[in-house]
Amino acid sequence: MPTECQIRPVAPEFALEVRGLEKLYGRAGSPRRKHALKGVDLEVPRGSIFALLGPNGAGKSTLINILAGMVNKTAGTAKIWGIDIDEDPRQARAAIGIVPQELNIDAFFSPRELLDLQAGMYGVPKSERRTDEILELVDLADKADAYTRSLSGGMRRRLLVAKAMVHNPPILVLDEPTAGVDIELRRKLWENVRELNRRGVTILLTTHYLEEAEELCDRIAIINHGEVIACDTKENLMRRLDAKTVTVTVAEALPENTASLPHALASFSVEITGPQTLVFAFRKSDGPIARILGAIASAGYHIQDISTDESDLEDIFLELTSDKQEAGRIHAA
Ligand SMILES: Nc1ncnc2c1ncn2[C@@H]1O[C@H](COP(=O)(O)OP(=O)(O)OP(=O)(O)O)[C@@H](O)[C@H]1O
Repeated sequence: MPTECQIRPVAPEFALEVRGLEKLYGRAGSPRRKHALKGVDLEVPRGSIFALLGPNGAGKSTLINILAGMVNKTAGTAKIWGIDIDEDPRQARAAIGIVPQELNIDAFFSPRELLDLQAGMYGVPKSERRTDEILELVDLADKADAYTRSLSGGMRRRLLVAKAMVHNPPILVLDEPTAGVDIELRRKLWENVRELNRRGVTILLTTHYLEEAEELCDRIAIINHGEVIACDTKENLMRRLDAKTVTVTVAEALPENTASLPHALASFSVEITGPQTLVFAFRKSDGPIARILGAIASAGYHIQDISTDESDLEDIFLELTSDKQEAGRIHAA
């Protein structure tokens, strides 16, 4: 696996550093004109597993494609492993391995042949190739000489990770690594990603799966309409996602305001939203919902109906996009 001094004598604090990145597609006045990135700032600490979360069209691929040298930026700067992509594009790109979303692999080669071809493309001398080690790392050692067309979807995805690693980049970018992959394979891939990270590789991944970000990542940036609307540690961001509401319909008529509710409900964050409907806001980490149900019974009410609503990624998008100031605060934290 890569040693930091192979790429650069002094390892940078940030594996990726993006400042004021802008992308405008299409000519002015053209119907294809699109402001895809609107001054994106991003710092990915060396050694981290970093998630870039965002809905379709948010600008994730544009950002990754700029780093990969496949799309030209309109303005701003990007440094990969401390190397400015404008000043030394070759060295900058040597520091990054990109795992694309599509499973496009030449089916007539074996994994070993494919890795060798890739190593040749990057000019890695034969003596420095680590084909077996990389195949081992992604659990494909026993498939090294099999036809790629005989590999399952999960194996092909791991082979793409292996391909991105042949030139020993210290940064690996995975674009939606587990889209359409079943939960067992997803877990397997997460384990591979963790192992790479343990060996010192910084990981940036884009994902739609909140669970994936939660399971794997130290830091999460949320991107929407070409802007980073939140960027924080997983713990801080998850605290916002921890909120849950439970709506309870009771058999009895409720008072008109919460101040008149029985004392047993006084310690809860509760709203009266209908003649017989109460909505409790609580955090999953506060403990089981039974505490609320017990208090309702102690208050002398009989429950007729109950429903819960967990906040999800969509909620946090809505919350953050409707409260830019707050989002700014999070970003600065
Ligand atoms: N070549 C292009 N010409 C014009 N507009 C483009 C081009 N590529 C992307 N866009 C637009 O730029 C915006 C950002 O697209 P991008 O593909 O970066 O988003 P994304 O977050 O990666 O979405 P997805 O998850 O769907 O891949 C979208 O509105 C998209 O339609």
